[in-house]
Amino acid sequence: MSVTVRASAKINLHLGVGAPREDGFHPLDTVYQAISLYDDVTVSETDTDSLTVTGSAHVDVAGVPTDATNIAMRALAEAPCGSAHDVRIAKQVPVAGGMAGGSADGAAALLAHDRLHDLRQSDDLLLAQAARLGSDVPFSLVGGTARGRGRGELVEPIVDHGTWWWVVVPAAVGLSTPEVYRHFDRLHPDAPAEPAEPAELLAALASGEPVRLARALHNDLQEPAIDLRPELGDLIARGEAEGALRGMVSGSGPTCVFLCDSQEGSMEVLTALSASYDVVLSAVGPVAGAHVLG
Ligand SMILES: C[C@@](CO)(OP(=O)(O)O)[C@H](O)COP(=O)(O)OP(=O)(O)OC[C@H]1O[C@@H](n2ccc(N)nc2=O)[C@H](O)[C@@H]1O
Ligand SMILES: Nc1ncnc2c1ncn2[C@@H]1O[C@H](COP(=O)(O)OP(=O)(O)O)[C@@H](O)[C@H]1O
Repeated sequence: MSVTVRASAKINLHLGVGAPREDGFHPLDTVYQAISLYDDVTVSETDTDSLTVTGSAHVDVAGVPTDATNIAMRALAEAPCGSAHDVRIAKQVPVAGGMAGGSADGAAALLAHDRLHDLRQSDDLLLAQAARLGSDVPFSLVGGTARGRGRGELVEPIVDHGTWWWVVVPAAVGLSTPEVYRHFDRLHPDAPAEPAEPAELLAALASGEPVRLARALHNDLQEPAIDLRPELGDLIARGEAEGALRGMVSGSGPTCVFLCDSQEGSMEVLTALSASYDVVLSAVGPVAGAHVLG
């Protein structure tokens, strides 16, 4: 018997970052949105642990570890069960792209393990296991649109009355999340302890109006990401010139995402950017958190 769980990519509609805490993590006030790019993780019982990773053409499968350090394998080690597992990951989410693909796989493995062994653990227990795996992993379980605080692991669903159309442009080479946070610290040695709050963004989500949401998007990691990869600034300007309401770096980058006024609008921006960029995808949000398929 096997269980397949689907988990999505995330973007950060608001990413407020404060000065680093004593444990080295940065306090965040963020608004996550799950969008329609998915990783599928299939888990079955076996005699010895094994892992296979496959992916769409735009996914750098070689950048994903296939040993015990893979976050899906770490998730199974975290879960309370002694048996060995075969794990198959089919990736659509760009690797090291600022879209939490690893976190999606971790969340999917936790849920698949729970269902495979019919453990029926409480949401709180799964969320606590997820938080130990990484700051973004609890959101991958929850999905939808949600506010994240603490180091990002304290997640609370929020009101979102929109259907938001995104164009997604991944980069061929990823960016390291810790490196982008370190660069934020270099650029902002006097960052306030409290991260910026998303008040106007919350109102824009409740209104369902794309122009209002576009104005309220905010990412404190965009400046360090562009400083490390100046071409991302050119990409954002190009997408906006082609008709996107607003472009921004996704999380710590280097993927850039473009909010469009409608599905048709997103197809026009996708077509225009495809003339110059190898991989241009479209996605809609919000979508569900990690869920069993079939
Ligand atoms: C930046 C964000 C925004 O959502 O996502 P990505 O762009 O990576 O997808 C997240 O904060 C990434 O979360 P995640 O990738 O789960 O991070 P973790 O595994 O917990 O931590 C990896 C490293 O990132 C840094 N880190 C992470 C979270 C945080 N609040 N402060 C940090 O300084 C630390 O250097 C940490 O050692
Ligand atoms: N299942 C996984 N999928 C992708 N990356 C993984 C996975 N497990 C571990 N990693 C490692 O985590 C790093 C960050 O991956 P990812 O979650 O895709 O990016 P980001 O943190 O930018 O959202 C990768 O560079 C890779 O070394």
